[in-house]
Amino acid sequence: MGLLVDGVWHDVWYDTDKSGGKFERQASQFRNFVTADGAPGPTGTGGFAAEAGRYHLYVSLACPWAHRTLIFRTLKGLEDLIGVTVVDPKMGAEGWVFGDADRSGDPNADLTRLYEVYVRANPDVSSRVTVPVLWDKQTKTIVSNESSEIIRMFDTAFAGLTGRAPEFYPEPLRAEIDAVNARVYDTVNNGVYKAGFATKQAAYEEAVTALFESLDWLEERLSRRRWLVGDQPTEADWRLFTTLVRFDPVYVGHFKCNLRRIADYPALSGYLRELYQTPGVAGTVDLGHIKTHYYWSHTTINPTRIIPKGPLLDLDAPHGREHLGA
Ligand SMILES: N[C@@H](CCC(=O)N[C@@H](CS)C(=O)NCC(=O)O)C(=O)O
Repeated sequence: MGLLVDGVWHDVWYDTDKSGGKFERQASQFRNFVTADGAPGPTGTGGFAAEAGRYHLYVSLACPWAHRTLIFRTLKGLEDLIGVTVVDPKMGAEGWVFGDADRSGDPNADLTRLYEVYVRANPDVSSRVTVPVLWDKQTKTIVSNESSEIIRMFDTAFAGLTGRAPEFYPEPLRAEIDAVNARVYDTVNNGVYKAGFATKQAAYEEAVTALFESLDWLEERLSRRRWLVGDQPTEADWRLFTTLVRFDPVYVGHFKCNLRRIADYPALSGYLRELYQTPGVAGTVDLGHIKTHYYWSHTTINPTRIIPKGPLLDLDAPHGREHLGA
C-alpha cells in the first residue's frame, strides 16, 4: 500500500490522524472519457474515440470498484474489443503488482508494478495507485481511473461497434439513479471502507450505523420492487452488487460490519443471487481473490494474514424474485 509523489513511489498506509481516525477517499486523477467520436466527455480532454482493440483495462478481481468495470465489459459485449489484465490479489509494499498474471495483449507487459503504468502515463504524477485503470494504447496514457465513469463509457461509447444501445443509465431515470447512487456510495460502497479503515471507535461506529441504516432501507425497497430504479437493472444495481457479494465473505469479519449479514436480509440476499445469476456475471466473481486480497494485504487490520475458510455460500440457489415482476 502506498502512493506516488512527483512520480516516486512511497510505501505508506492511509493517514487517518488528520481526520480524527476517519478514512477519507481521494478523488481519482485521470478523468477523460472514451466517446463514440472522440469528442470530450463531461470532464477531461477529448481525442479518445471508441475503437476495437485500442483500450486496455487493468483490474483487481478483489476490488469492488474495478469489479463494476469488468461486469460492464461483459454485459456490453466488449470482451473482444477491450483487453484486460488482472493484478495479483496480494497488495504489499509495492502496491498492486502483476505477479504471474496473463499479460497477453497488455501494452505495458514490460512493467511489473501498476505504479509504473501511472508513471508511464505521467512521469510527475502524484496519486494513489488504484484499480481500475483504462489505458489508451494509441496515445500511451491513462484515459480514466474512475470506475463510475468507466462504466458509463462502456455502456454508451461502443454502441456503434457492438450494436448495443445504452441501457444502464436511461435519461428518464437519471435523477432517481443519482439519488440512490449517492446514498449507496457514501454509506455502503464506501461505508464498509470507512468502518474497516477507521482508527478511532467513534469513526467506526458512525460508519457502521449509517451502513446498516442504508441496508435496512435497501431491504425494505427491494422487498417491494425487483430492481433499485425502474423495471430493469441499471447501474445503481451493479454498483450495489459488487459490495453485496463481498459483504459476508469479507466485510462482516475483516471490516467489522457485523450487525447483520446479507444472508440475514431475505430481499437483499435474493437480489444478490439474481444479479449473480445474470449470464456472464458469475465469471467475474472470484471469491479466492476477494478474500486473499483483503485478509492478506491489510496487515494493520489482520497482522497474521490468515485467510478465513468460510463462510459457506450458495449464490446459485434459486433467487425467488420472479413474483416481483419484470
Ligand atoms: N474512486 C476509485 C476508487 C478505486 C479504489 O480505491 N481502488 C482500490 C482497490 S478496491 C485501490 O486500488 N486501492 C489502492 C490504494 O488506495 O492505494 C474508483 O471508483 O475507481
